[in-house]
Amino acid sequence: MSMIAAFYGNKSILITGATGFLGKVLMEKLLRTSPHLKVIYILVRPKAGQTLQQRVFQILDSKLFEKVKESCPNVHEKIRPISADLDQRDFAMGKEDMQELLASTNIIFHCAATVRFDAHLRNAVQLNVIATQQLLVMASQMPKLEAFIHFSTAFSNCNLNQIDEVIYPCPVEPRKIIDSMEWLDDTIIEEITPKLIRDWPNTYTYTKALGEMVIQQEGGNLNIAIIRPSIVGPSWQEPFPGWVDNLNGPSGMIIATGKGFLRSIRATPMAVADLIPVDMVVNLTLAAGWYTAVHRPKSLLIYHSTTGGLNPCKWSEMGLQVLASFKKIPFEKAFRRPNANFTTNSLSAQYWNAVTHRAPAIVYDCYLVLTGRKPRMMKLMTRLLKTISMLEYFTNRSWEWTSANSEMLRSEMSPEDQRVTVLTTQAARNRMDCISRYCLPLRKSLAG
Ligand SMILES: CCCCCCCCCCCCCCCCCC(=O)SCCNC(=O)CCNC(=O)[C@H](O)C(C)(C)COP(=O)(O)OP(=O)(O)OC[C@H]1O[C@@H](n2cnc3c(N)ncnc32)[C@H](O)[C@@H]1OP(=O)(O)O
Ligand SMILES: NC(=O)C1=CN([C@@H]2O[C@H](COP(=O)(O)OP(=O)(O)OC[C@H]3O[C@@H](n4cnc5c(N)ncnc54)[C@H](OP(=O)(O)O)[C@@H]3O)[C@@H](O)[C@H]2O)C=CC1
Repeated sequence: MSMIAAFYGNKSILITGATGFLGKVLMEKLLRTSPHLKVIYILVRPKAGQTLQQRVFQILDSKLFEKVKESCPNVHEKIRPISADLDQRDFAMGKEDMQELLASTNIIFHCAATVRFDAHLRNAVQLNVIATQQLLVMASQMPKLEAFIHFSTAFSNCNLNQIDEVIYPCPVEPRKIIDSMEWLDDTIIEEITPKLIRDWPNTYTYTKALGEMVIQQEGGNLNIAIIRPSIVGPSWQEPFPGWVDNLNGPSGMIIATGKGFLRSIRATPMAVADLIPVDMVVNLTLAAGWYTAVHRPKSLLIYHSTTGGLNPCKWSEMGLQVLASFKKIPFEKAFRRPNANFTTNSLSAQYWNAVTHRAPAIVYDCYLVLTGRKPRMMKLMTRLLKTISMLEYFTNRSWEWTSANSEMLRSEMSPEDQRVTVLTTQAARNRMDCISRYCLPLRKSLAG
């Protein structure tokens, strides 16, 4: 029997961000492999027109949970949704809910975040820094808490090239940033954002770095671990190959390539595309939760969930694989035949944008107008080009992440866990397999 799975049996687990991409896969794996766990509390923010229960049922009705429901038909009884908005003081939670959480929680997985690169600094600080701080305060009042697992990103220090499993200080203390958000108005914040974030490319990566500092400074005696995944993609194996339900990171770009919208992207072909399948990130997370609770390491440990260090995959390889995959199984109703190239300098990128993106969009929109339909291609292209420009920072650089803690974790696992739990370092050996899986879900679950 897996020691890790057995460890989570009988536990009360709190997950923030359980309605998100990673949170859902984490919840699924916990329910599937540790069916005897006591309860999973999930903090869910209310959404217009949907009750909490409806949100949960919608998630459980998705294909992701099919396997769990086969083995555990009463799965919904294990999930206890709690209304909470992490942007609000005390998460706007009811008193009774708060009491129950404080009294019962054994393990916290903190996934909730804003992952938008263009988030206003105030919003990003609120969710990625202040909410983390508030959750730490709650955690410090939980007598049964055994481990607090925080999700950061491998790019929280993307202003460096070589990144170790340590917390690097930010130039301005998080406390000062939090204080300034209280009295500065939105316009001033927007004006000073570039000066504050300095060599970070966006507010997301910057506030994730601040969030790590808050964990280090205010974690007190809690048993904490930080997971730093790189670019999280569709599942490799679990619960089935190729599950994804969003267009973040490369997924949207791959669809745009398959549909024939995206023909050129500014990327360095030899730069490393550090993609990690979501199930491997979840495996590492659960193993880290087990290790943190059982072995109680003296200091906070950071685990890189990356693939490039062992067997790097380059953007050029990824591009070839994507195109080969769409050649084999093309999208229906594509705009053009999929064909894309990488350019390295901004002048040629501008040329290709004009020739292969904007010009065909204008021609197509004219055709739509002439045939009495609403033009839409230019709008779509403008959005696509905006997204590309935000991703360019990541497609033109390579980073080296060390992974000593992830390797140590693997060596501490039982032989059975080593057999069933594929962690990050092994992922790299299966990279081509992973990349081809990347295209699979985009056809299956998103292509419509
Ligand atoms: C040979 C070529 C091969 C291809 C290679 C590809 C290479 C790509 C490289 C990617 C590198 C990625 C690096 C990421 C590294 C950081 C990882 C993390 O830690 S962080 C974790 C990762 N975090 C991230 O990745 C976040 C990055 N993304 C963002 O921050 C924002 O999306 C944005 C600012 C870029 C655009 O904002 P905005 O313009 O406001 O647009 P919204 O987003 O609000 O979407 C509006 C609507 O459009 C819809 N739609 C979108 N895309 C597509 C599509 N392709 N199609 C169709 N539809 C699409 C969307 O569903 C929505 O619909 P609805 O709901 O309205 O109906
Ligand atoms: N995906 C990736 O490539 C990577 C992700 N990460 C990290 O992993 C974690 C999870 O990311 P991912 O699953 O992709 O992100 P998603 O955007 O898919 O999920 C974010 C989650 O946070 C919740 N959330 C956002 N705002 C609030 C709020 N005010 N109150 C309550 N809940 C809120 C969302 O709820 P709702 O459903 O209501 O919107 C959702 O459940 C993040 O910490 C991210 O930084 C790190 C590296 C890469």
